[in-house]
Amino acid sequence: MTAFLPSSWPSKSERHRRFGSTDAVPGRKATRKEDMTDLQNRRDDYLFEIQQVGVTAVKHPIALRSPLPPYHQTSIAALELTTTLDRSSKGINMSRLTEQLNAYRDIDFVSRPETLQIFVRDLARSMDQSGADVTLEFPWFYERAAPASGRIGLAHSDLFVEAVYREDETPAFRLNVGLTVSVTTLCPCSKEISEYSAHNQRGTVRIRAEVEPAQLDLNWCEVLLNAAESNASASLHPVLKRTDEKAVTERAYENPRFVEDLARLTAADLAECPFIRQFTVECRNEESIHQHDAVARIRCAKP
Ligand SMILES: Nc1nc2c(ncn2[C@@H]2O[C@H](COP(=O)(O)OP(=O)(O)OP(=O)(O)O)[C@@H](O)[C@H]2O)c(=O)[nH]1
Repeated sequence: MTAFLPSSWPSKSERHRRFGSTDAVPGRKATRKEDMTDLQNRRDDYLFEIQQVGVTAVKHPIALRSPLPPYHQTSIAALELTTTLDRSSKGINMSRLTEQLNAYRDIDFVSRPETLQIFVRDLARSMDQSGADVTLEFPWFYERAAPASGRIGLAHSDLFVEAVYREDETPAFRLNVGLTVSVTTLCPCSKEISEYSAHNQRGTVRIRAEVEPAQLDLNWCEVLLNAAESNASASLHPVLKRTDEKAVTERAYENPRFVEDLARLTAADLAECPFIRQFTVECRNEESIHQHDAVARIRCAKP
């Protein structure tokens, strides 16, 4: 091990010099913003319009009111903020995207979708463009009681919210919501053909739905969660005692599901949701008897 003697070391600035830092050279280019070239706003024919340009993989804290306890949560969202860009503009003023996000820092986009409508429209206007898109993905936590003992722990799923604004389309504003949750699926075929037991696995249900903003149930995340979990062989639980383990094992055996069954049953619940215009449901099973996954997708639009 190397002994260290800070008292005999050079100062921090001397250390930086020794490790390669140099003084700034006197520059010839402008240092004041008003004297700098605004390359982004240079007009010409740039061959293509761009449907989406902006920033992605932005991490930001968000506040949300949850329909399930804990009722007030802060989560970390991964965001994408983009606008359209017309053919005659070289680039967007990218700093305005995160500048606007900071201005909306404490707003609950999840239970106040009308705020997201204003946010996405303002994004387009701030860039002097006709369209903008915003997506947020973040973990949502909720208390989950074990089925027999009632012991509580925190479970989670991932929520998705997307707002799209196109000034020249009707409607100008579209809102998509989504949820991804893990469940248990038990194979009906395996149950049918085996003398005893049946293989089961962890499945993932991924829902994306275009919703009617004016009719949106503010507890939409609970509605989507229920559509996925209530149709699976069993739900996942953070805390399970022996009595609970028996309950979830037997529940799964009583409710065997192919990946197709789970997709169709979830789709049926979504089709009954009054606020959903169209949706995609994807079920994926990490097969316990294969190295590959089984997958089923349903896309459905209401007439
Ligand atoms: N358009 C564009 N901007 C980029 C790109 N990569 C980085 N930038 C960022 O753009 C920033 C400048 O942002 P702008 O919003 O144009 O800055 P500005 O013109 O001083 O800001 P305003 O006062 O809002 O007009 C730079 O600091 C870069 O970080 C890119 O590929 N395209």
